[in-house]
Amino acid sequence: MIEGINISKTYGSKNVLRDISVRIPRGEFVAVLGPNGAGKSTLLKILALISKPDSGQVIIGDQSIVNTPSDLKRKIGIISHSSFLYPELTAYENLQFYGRLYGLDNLEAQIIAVIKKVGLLLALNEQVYTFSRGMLQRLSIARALIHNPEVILLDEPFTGLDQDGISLLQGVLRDLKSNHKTILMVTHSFEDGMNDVDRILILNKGQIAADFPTENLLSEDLKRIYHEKVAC
Ligand SMILES: Nc1ncnc2c1ncn2[C@@H]1O[C@H](COP(=O)(O)OP(=O)(O)OP(=O)(O)O)[C@@H](O)[C@H]1O
Repeated sequence: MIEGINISKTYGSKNVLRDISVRIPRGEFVAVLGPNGAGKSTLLKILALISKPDSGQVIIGDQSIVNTPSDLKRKIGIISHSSFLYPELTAYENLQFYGRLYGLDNLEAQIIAVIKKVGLLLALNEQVYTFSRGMLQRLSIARALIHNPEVILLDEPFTGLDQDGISLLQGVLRDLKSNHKTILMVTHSFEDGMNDVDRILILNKGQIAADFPTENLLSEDLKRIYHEKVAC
């Protein structure tokens, strides 16, 4: 479970998030849609404990960040525009670094398992600066999942992936969902990864303009609701 309660954030004089509350129960997969500048990435960074809100609170599991932020960070895996990878290190060394940071046991086996999951076994010992954009994206998925987090936060994860990468990520998301992980994905796409989404939030001008389940929702209905909500 992850929850943001009455979150507000300003940058200079700009109110980027205006008293937003969002709760994602364990095992739910939520997609956040909204126009450029709506505040989607800001919300994700605050929930990921990367950025601090001006006011409001984040709760993960049953713990508030006020008490134990570093323990709570272990419960989160984030896939965002920053890969958080070290270009001079190999894929293996990057995953080893993060695995040690999280104090994982039996690390080598876990690295091999996660690298296979993202289809990069043959590049395991290559330095990351030689990787293509798609390979970097795959490795950052592995980096985000190495510690088996409870909550996975994704910021436009399909950007930069080719068709194989898209299918792979869709499989990873399906897997995470079947393991009852809590997932929040910021996206611009009405299609990629949407098959497994349970609920959609539409963010507009720093506020939640709509929050609805995807059950029985047709793609054209979603597009209509989206355009209605962001037009106002
Ligand atoms: N670190 C920052 N400093 C100043 N302004 C920022 C910062 N981060 C974001 N902003 C501003 O806050 C607003 C919301 O940005 P945010 O990235 O959260 O929007 P978004 O909905 O994710 O947009 P996009 O779809 O374009 O990624 C934008 O006007 C942006 O310029």
